[in-house]
Amino acid sequence: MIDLKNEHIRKVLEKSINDLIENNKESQLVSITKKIDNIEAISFFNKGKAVGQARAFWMSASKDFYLVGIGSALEIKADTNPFDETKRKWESLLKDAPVHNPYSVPGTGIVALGGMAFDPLKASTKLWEHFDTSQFRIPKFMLTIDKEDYYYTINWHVTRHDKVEDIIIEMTETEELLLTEYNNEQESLSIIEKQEIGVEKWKQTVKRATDEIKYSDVEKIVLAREMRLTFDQKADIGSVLHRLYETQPNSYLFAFEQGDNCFVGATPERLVKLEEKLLFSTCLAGTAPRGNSLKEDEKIASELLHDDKNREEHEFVVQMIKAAMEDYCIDLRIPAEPVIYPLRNLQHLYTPVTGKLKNGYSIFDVIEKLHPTPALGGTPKEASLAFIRENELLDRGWYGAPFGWMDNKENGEFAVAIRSALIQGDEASLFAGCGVVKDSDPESEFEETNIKFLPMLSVLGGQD
Ligand SMILES: C=C(O[C@@H]1C=C(C(=O)O)C=C[C@H]1O)C(=O)O
Ligand SMILES: [Mg+2]
Repeated sequence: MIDLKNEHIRKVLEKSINDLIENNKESQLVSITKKIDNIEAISFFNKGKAVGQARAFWMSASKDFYLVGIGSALEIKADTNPFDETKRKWESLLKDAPVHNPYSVPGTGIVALGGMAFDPLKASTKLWEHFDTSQFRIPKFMLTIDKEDYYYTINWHVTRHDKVEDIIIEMTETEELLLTEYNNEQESLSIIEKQEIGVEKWKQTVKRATDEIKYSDVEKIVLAREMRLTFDQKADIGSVLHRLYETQPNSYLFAFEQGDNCFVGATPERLVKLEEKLLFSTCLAGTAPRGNSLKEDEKIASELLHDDKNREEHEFVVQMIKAAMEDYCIDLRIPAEPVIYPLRNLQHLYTPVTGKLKNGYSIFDVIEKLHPTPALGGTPKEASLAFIRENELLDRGWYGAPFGWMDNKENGEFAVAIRSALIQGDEASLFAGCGVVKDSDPESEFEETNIKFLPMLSVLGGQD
């Protein structure tokens, strides 16, 4: 019996190979999307491990959009100049690639998922050796969940020497594996060693930053620190994602696997979302804990809304994003006052930003313009970055940088990769930072970073 699904794929592949031979080209990316039955995103992710290929995960903060990538058809990597190189390579790749996708849904077809280093100019250490300065992966097999609809995309890097039959066999076998439900929650994960790196030095650096702010033009500097954990066994990433899903409301979930290493997190902070030219960004800065009762919680929220120091931290972000987006958008809307953005362990000041992207700009142009906002770098940008580069002990790697996806229809979304950890087998590094302004007190800022470790710490065998 002829399998009609395969018959379509066979024709697409045959045509691709013929075109390559005719045009004397070596290879091209071919993308095929179809609708499928319901499957759980984390199950698909777990199955990727059985398939033995690198995995990537994205869930929107509204929990109604998922991308799960297995394997790699192509990667776009850049060293020194992530933005220009990635843009150039992405555009040239899209120019030649046939896309067989009858759906206009964002995140179907060719999608590149990935992230980049917070600061390509900071000398990187061994900690992040498996992650490039910038790395975007076009998954070989990808699940897209958009509300109630499920899509499966195959992106294949076809070469003129390929045999159609071999590709079909690999595609069919992998699809059967990936599309069967599989949940295998790691029962327990225990921390056997916990080390907070350079605590006293970090507090001194906060003090030095406040001095710098008093005596120079710098107004805000974000300083981060690292916690290193050792577990009793290897951490299972699917289980970590599942626990983050259960415990962290209003947060994006993301993961990017590189061999035994995985960068994973649950961040509340949108950098930018672009959907059919509509642009959404977020100013998120200023922090307080949650209360133990509704009454206490409301009291803390109201104090946060009226606290000068936190309002100042927040306002630097608003002003910067406003100035940056004025050149790129029409119809820019930013409310005058922040509201509270509640999370499980803490609450933030939040100001949403919306606009319409002007013609001629891409999502990558926007993240280039925005990153780092004063929520993760400081104000002014260059001087605060120089301070961080020189004084921060930590190798931030991909922490605090844009992480997200873009598709071949000019949609995409990037979050700021905070509340995150680099998991390395049975060890992990967690990262947390805070915005230092003129009135910052090293002890209170230290406390603030402690709460910011909690989302990751609590799903990795630590206390909530
Ligand atoms: C730097 C982090 O968070 C950032 C700093 C904040 C602050 O100092 O108030 C709040 C939200 C984020 O913009 C982090 O979580 O690591
Ligand atoms: Mg703060």
